[in-house]
Amino acid sequence: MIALEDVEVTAWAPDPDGGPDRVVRLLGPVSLRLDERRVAVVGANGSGKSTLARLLNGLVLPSAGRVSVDGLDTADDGAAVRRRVGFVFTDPDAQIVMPTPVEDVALSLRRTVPDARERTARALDVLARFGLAERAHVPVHSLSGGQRQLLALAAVLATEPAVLVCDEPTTLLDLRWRTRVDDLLASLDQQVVVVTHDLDAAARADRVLVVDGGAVAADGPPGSALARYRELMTRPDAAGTATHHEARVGPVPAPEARA
Ligand SMILES: Nc1ncnc2c1ncn2[C@@H]1O[C@H](COP(=O)(O)OP(=O)(O)OP(=O)(O)O)[C@@H](O)[C@H]1O
Repeated sequence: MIALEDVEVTAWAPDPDGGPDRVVRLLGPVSLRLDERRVAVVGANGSGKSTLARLLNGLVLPSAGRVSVDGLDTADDGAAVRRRVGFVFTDPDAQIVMPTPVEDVALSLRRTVPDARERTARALDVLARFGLAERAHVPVHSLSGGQRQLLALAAVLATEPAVLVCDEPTTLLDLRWRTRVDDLLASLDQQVVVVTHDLDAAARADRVLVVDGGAVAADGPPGSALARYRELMTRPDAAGTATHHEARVGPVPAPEARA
């Protein structure tokens, strides 16, 4: 169970008028409990979706309030939270670090499988499960974008996290690969939280959160939440959504350290 209690995220940002840096609110206040198996997060560019996603595994820490996963506070128990919550980025190149797929998956297993030979065998099993057995030893840069995203997912799922958070995992993929990754995510036993601009994918979730201007503007089953999202996106000032929350900054307490 993921819980956000009165969470706010603030950061220092340059003043567009050339004055001193100022504190802006990126998200919040937000209180949520997420226990559905499939949760989709939608919203305009710059609305705060990634900030929300990154809170869930401690990549971003709240400036106020508390985020917990199975009772573990992301601020106090970051390492334990990250063992429970895997995170997949939009661009697989942001997370693939080793020269070949087998080495990359093996790297994920370094803590859980101490023996190197066993680790390689396990990594090969994982790659086979993800349809990448034939590509296990090729240079990573020779994989297609879709294969690289599959590899990034395989490397994260190799450690069997209880929750998978994906930040626009299909944005860079063509339709064929998007379908393949969506189907893979749908087949997982894990709880999956996906940030997406793909409303067809969001429609298959159990619950949809609509983020707008740093706040959760709608939260519920896909039918009603996505209808609200469409409404928000067609309102006359929709293009200004990304800056709404910056306009709300006034009374936010300053973070102690600069982000
Ligand atoms: N560390 C930071 N300092 C200042 N501003 C930030 C910081 N991180 C994010 N922002 C701003 O906060 C807002 C929300 O960013 P976020 O990445 O969460 O949006 P998003 O909904 O994921 O956008 P997109 O769909 O474009 O990826 C944006 O205006 C972004 O520029």
